[in-house]
Amino acid sequence: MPDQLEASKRPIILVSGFIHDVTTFMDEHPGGTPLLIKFVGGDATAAFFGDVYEHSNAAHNLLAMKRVGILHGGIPHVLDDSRPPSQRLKIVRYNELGSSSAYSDGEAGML
Ligand code: HEM
Repeated sequence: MPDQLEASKRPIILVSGFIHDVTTFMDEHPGGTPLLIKFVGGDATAAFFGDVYEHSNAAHNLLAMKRVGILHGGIPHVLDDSRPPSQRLKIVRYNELGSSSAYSDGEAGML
């Protein structure tokens, strides 16, 4: 379904417009699991780029390997207060992108 609330099913985190699945990384993050959980379903761009911790090149490479999608529209549903943070990113498959509105309302497409 196009409006599947993916973040409620698996831990996905947005960084720099890319959606990352951190399922296999939750228990391995050197910065701890709680910091990751805090950003599941949300945008961790600033945190990842120095707001919380300035990650190494190795961490950037690791992050890139976890990409599962891109965010259309560039912003998550941050203004939709009715959604819990863990459900603010929506993922749709390319073949489900029927209308142009999918590109402007923060929905995402699978890579
Ligand atoms: C989601 C993808 C993330 C990946 C792949 C990742 C990866 C890593 C890696 C490899 C390190 C080891 C140090 C380094 O190489 O830079 C690290 C450390 C750290 N990360 Fe992340 N990180 C992620 C997200 C985050 C987020 C969202 C936060 C903060 C909200 C965060 C906070 C930290 C902190 C504080 C450390 C330092 C731990 C210490 O040395 O005490 N990370 N991370």
